[in-house]
Amino acid sequence: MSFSQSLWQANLPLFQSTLELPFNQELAAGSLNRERFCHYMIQDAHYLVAYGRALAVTAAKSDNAEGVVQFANAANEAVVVERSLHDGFMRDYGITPDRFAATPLTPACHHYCSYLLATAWSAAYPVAVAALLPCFWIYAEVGRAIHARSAAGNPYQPWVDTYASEEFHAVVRGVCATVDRLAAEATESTRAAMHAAYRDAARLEWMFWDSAYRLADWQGPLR
Ligand SMILES: Cc1ncc(CO)c(N)n1
Repeated sequence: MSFSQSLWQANLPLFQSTLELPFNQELAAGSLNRERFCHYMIQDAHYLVAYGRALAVTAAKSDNAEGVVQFANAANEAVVVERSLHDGFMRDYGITPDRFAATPLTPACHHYCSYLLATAWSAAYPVAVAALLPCFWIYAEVGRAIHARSAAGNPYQPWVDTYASEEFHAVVRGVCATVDRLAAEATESTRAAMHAAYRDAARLEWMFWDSAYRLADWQGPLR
């Protein structure tokens, strides 16, 4: 089994649970309430900028030129997708740039962004890449699973299509190939750190959707 497959297999129950989250079930059925999707989208737009920064730092750490291109392109793409949320869903749902800018990161989003940025800045390149892999891979698989059973006329279809697309899946295969090469060249302790980083990020993906469904926010005096 490839190293990337071992990451996937080790976290399979968590992925199943991610697919079964009410947010994703209702996204597939097209019945997800608009307030929940808007909450998610605003947080995701914040997330995508932090993710883009983490990708750019990881690009700078790459041990070869291909990795610089691979992760710098992904950083660029994260910001392109962030902008398309503003020009697409946010405009359709009447979320102005001012409202977006005035909405702070929720605890789940703050946690995930902080984790990715801290790991990108402080961890060795193979571990930084492993922490970023769930962001690609889980979205690609959730996108495909939802695409396969998406309701006709689903208002969230453009979201589903982005992550189910062959272009996105090709990017995921490329990141898996990089992870496999890095794992093959790594020590056992680095491979263990890669497993831990992948799992941390996969757990934060679960939390991000769960938080959006619950419209979770800072409590009491922290608001
Ligand atoms: C939280 C999150 N993870 C991954 C992706 C995929 O880029 C996304 N848009 N949002």
